[in-house]
Amino acid sequence: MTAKNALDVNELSFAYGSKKALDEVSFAVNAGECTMLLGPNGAGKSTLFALITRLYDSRQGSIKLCGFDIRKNSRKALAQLGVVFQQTTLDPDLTVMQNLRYHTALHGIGRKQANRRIQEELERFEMYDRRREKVRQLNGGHKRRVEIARALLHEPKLLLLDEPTVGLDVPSRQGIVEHVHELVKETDLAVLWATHLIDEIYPEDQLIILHKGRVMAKSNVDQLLKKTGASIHDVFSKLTRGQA
Ligand SMILES: Nc1ncnc2c1ncn2[C@@H]1O[C@H](COP(=O)(O)OP(=O)(O)OP(=O)(O)O)[C@@H](O)[C@H]1O
Repeated sequence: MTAKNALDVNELSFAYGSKKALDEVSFAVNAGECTMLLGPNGAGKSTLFALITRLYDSRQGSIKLCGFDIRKNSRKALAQLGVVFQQTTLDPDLTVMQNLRYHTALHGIGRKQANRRIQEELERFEMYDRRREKVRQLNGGHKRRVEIARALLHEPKLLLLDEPTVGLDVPSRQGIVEHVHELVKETDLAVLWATHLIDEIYPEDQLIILHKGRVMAKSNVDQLLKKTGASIHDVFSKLTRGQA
């Protein structure tokens, strides 16, 4: 672990009653990298995200964001974080702009800076021209772009994406996958992206395979493929046999 890590998860365990959902999970996410968290249904991805965002709490293991422990220094730790949950949290009856202004106000960002940041992020996701439309009028892919833009307004160091392309058609999914990978290349942002879709993973990504609450593999994708001589699909199937 180094000061460079946007996220450090160390020996983290969590159980729902007697049901173990995470079992001594350890990994790091670096600045300027997209780390794909690949796991079948029930692997523990959402539980991990709930712990990183402090919806749940665990006394077994630790989570640090940019070096700040989320239990001991939660305000500073959570300030480093942008999140897009599986379920949309935009207000459909407000415009794109109103939704984003609400977020900047929550983060105490002044009007002038808020307008600048909103323009920057909406332009990045090719949504600035749609800013006066009600969210209800946008298609699923465009709503997701607005949600990702919103999660970036306060300039977090780590962006968490919990299966952000679920329910989208192929072109919308591809658009989001490309936009996020471009974003990581252009900035020093660290991304942790939960998915069960292998085609969302790029060769330059970092990959963590989670299965039944345990980390089965963690590696740069390109290196993993060279080392095993297999496809991601084959590696994933082998490690999660009978569950994928
Ligand atoms: N509230 C809960 N109460 C009891 N068990 C739960 C609860 N939430 C999740 N679990 C169990 O914990 C394990 C991990 O679930 P989790 O939702 O974190 O997995 P996931 O990888 O996000 O799956 P999915 O892709 O289906 O969202 C599963 O076995 C699940 O059944």
